[in-house]
Amino acid sequence: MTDVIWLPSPAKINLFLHICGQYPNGYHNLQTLFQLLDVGDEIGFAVHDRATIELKTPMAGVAEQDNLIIKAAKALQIHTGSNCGAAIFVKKHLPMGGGIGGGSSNAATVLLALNAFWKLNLPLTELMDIATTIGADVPVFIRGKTGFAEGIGEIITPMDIPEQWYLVANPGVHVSTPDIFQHPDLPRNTQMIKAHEYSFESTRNDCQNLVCNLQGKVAKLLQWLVHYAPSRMTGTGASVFAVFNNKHEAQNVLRQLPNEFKGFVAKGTQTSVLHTKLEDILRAS
Ligand SMILES: C[C@@](CO)(OP(=O)(O)O)[C@H](O)COP(=O)(O)OP(=O)(O)OC[C@H]1O[C@@H](n2ccc(N)nc2=O)[C@H](O)[C@@H]1O
Ligand SMILES: Nc1ncnc2c1ncn2[C@@H]1O[C@H](COP(=O)(O)OP(=O)(O)O)[C@@H](O)[C@H]1O
Repeated sequence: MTDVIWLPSPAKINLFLHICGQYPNGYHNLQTLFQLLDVGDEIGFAVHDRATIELKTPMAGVAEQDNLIIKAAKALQIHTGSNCGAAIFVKKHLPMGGGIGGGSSNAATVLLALNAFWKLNLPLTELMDIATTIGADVPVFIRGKTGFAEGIGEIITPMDIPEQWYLVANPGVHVSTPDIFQHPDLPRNTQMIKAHEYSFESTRNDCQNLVCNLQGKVAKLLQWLVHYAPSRMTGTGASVFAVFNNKHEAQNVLRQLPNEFKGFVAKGTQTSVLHTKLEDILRAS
């Protein structure tokens, strides 16, 4: 078998998340600042010239046909008519369904990797269109830049923000994204802002109060964390994060995290670690 090429699949957090309205198809018009992180899953690719796509590492609780990795590979095959295939391997490090975009990032890594390894040469804009059909969170991982996002999350303006460190903590409860977006108590009329008006202090996560009311452990974790640093929920939860100026301070708080919670420390990156690694591989080949 050909060699397996491993690529990173980074996590994101939403530094803020405003819900500004709802489209006729039910999706919400939102504004958010996607911060890419230097921590994530790893995905391995062994490409071949048969059209079969196999996931060699089954994922507990996710049927193969529902896995965003398989959905992404098949969507690319259908879009391009390619007869190439791949065996795909995963080292899963990120919690699933935690608001840190693990599944969405996996899908983006597959699209970018197979576009390169199958020699399809689709531009990023076309890959972002395919990505949007897989999930609202996938395009930002294709764009590969920390950025201000609008629409359903697919209109992305890269934004330079100071390098910061984040403690990302998971309360061990699951929050369903569709359930939050369908909930009658979700605020849906936050006034839109311009990207340059963003500050952490003047923004919020519109899903946070609702999720805290539904899941007491999220509220408890935030109450603990905010004692140490500015803290907020990411996405539709259930993970939360705290912002630090350096790694040492973040690690210090992580060491004190109560046993009932899990967490990790990550650095915010302007450019996706995936894009950097993929460019290195392509330059060397
Ligand atoms: C709101 C965010 C912020 O990052 O939440 P998290 O998933 O990260 O928690 C994301 O954009 C979510 O992205 P993603 O999880 O890919 O969403 P999708 O699979 O496309 O949609 C899941 C469900 O969320 C709802 N949804 C999603 C995005 C959006 N702008 N409006 C919505 O109403 C829809 O009801 C849809 O059925
Ligand atoms: N490759 C994958 N990795 C993680 N979750 C996946 C994957 N494929 C499908 N899923 C499903 O997508 C859901 C959302 O996953 P994820 O993207 O990690 O969370 P979130 O959108 O909350 O950040 C999971 O609960 C899981 O059922």
